[in-house]
Order: sequence, then structure tokens, then C-alpha cells
Amino acid sequence: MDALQLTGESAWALWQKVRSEAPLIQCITNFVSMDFMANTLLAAGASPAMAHCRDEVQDFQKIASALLVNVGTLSPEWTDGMRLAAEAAIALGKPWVLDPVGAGATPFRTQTIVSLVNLRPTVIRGNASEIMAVAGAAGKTKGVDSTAEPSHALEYAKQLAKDLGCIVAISGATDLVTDGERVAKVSNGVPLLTKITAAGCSVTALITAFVCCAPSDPLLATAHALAVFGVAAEVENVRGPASLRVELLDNLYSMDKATLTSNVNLQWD
Ligand SMILES: Nc1ncnc2c1ncn2[C@@H]1O[C@H](COP(=O)(O)OP(=O)(O)O)[C@@H](O)[C@H]1O
Ligand SMILES: Cc1ncsc1CCOP(=O)(O)O
Ligand SMILES: [Mg+2]
Repeated sequence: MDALQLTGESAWALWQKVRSEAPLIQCITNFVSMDFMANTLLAAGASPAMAHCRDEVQDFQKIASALLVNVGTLSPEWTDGMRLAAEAAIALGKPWVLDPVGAGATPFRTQTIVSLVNLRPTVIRGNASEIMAVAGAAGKTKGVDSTAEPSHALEYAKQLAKDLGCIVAISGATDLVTDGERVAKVSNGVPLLTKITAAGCSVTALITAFVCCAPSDPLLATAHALAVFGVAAEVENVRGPASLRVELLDNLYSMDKATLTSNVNLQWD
């Protein structure tokens, strides 16, 4: 595969690599998202396994290609597993991606997320409120939903990315992905995605699969995963969230190159 670029052609090439390699993604995720996340990864061509028990996370990471950590339904026992799994991924040189669900909602959640962030994920993807909370900004999150726009969180995301040497992605109407210097904009998707629970969780898992297949360019791999997920959600005349959920999975399974490349909306900021 050629070096990635911020184009639909490049997004397609990387997606084909995901489909042909079918990387095993170890997911430590919340109860709400498990089904939709696993189905998203399967439909897109990756191989999901939900494995969170602290007694097996390290061994599991040995056989996986990457790790996704999502803090949506936290408990103290799970936080041990998250930390051990992240440390194993780091020791094994595998990418790991953090979804800081509900950062800022409660002190327990925020503190747990900060301790995971300090382990330096390859990518952090959250909505605008979550990214601001992770960066220590005073702001409000409405549980797991955002009360801010990605543009409000951009400077915080850039600082976070610089401080940690990682990629930070802020999702919303236009997703912003930064390494602290460059900012890629992804203007795909539909507002109805905010009415499907675990849409954000699932796109973070897809990011993990894409980064796993392009470890030397996590910024572009993240933007490409967001674009693919967004285009798959651009369904006309959909009845509502339940139908969109089904159509999205079918599109991830069957989308062709022409559909992807003619619909992606990727730009440098
Ligand atoms: N207003 C919108 N228009 C188009 N796509 C959106 C919109 N809001 C969110 N999305 C998309 O929905 C997915 C989930 O993002 P978001 O709702 O921000 O995450 P979360 O569910 O974690 O809060 C992302 O792919 C994002 O691009
Ligand atoms: C509703 C809910 N509560 C705890 S985790 C979760 C799912 C959140 O999913 P997303 O962040 O993708 O909307
Ligand atoms: Mg979320």
C-alpha cells in the first residue's frame, strides 16, 4: 500500500487492507456497545473479540493485533483490566485506542480516564465535551452526550495531542483529527447518528482496526475510518435510528470503491 493521503482513494486502499488482513481487535468496551461494535467491525472486515477479564487481558493482547479501551460502563475491576491490557499493548508494540465515554460526568470517571490517558494511547476519540474534559477544561457533558461542537474542543485537542504524542479525534458534524500540528476534517455522516447509542463507540473500534493496518500514519488512518463510517451512514429516506443502524452495517459490508470515493468529504484544515 502506498503512503496514505487525505483522499477517498487512500481511504479505500486502507479499507481493503483491513478487509484482507481482518485484524483481531481486542475490545474492552461497555455493555451498551458490545453488540453494535462487534457487528461494525465484522461488517467492515475486521475480527472483534470482547475480552475484559483482568485475568486474561494480557494473554489476549498477545494474540490480538490491537486494543480498544472504552470506559462507558466502568467498575473498579474493569479498570484494572483496562490498565493491564494497555500496558500489554504498549509492551508488545501494538496500537491501542481510547474512547473516554462520559469524561467530565463524574470524578471517578474522569480520574479513571486521566490515568488511562497517562499511558499514552495511540489515538483518543471522543465527542467535543469528552475531549475538553480529558484536556482538563471546565465544561459540561450531558452524561455520555456532548454539549459542545468539535471546533470548541480543537485547541484542547491539539494541546493534548502534543503533550501525549498521540492522535486526538473529536467527533461531531465535522470530525476533527489532529496530531497537535495538522488537522484533518471529515465532513461525512448524518445527524441521526447521534440517536443511535454506541455509534461513537463503534467508530472508535473501526479507528482501531484502521490504525492497526496503517501503524505509521495514525492520523490519516483515523480520518479514513471516520470517513468510511460516515459515508456508510449517509442513507437516503431512512425511517429512523433503528433502520439506519441496519443500513449502516449493510453498507459497511457491501460498499464499493465508487460509492466511497464519490462521497468522502476529507480536507486539511
Ligand atoms: N451532526 C452530525 N452530522 C453528521 N455526523 C455526525 C453528527 N454528529 C455525530 N456524527 C457522527 O456520528 C458518529 C459518532 O459521533 P458522536 O455522536 O460525536 O460520538 P458519541 O456517540 O461518542 O457522542 C461519528 O462518526 C460522527 O462523525
Ligand atoms: C448510553 C451509554 N451509557 C454508558 S456507555 C453508553 C453508550 C455510549 O455510546 P456512544 O458514546 O457511542 O453514544
Ligand atoms: Mg461516545
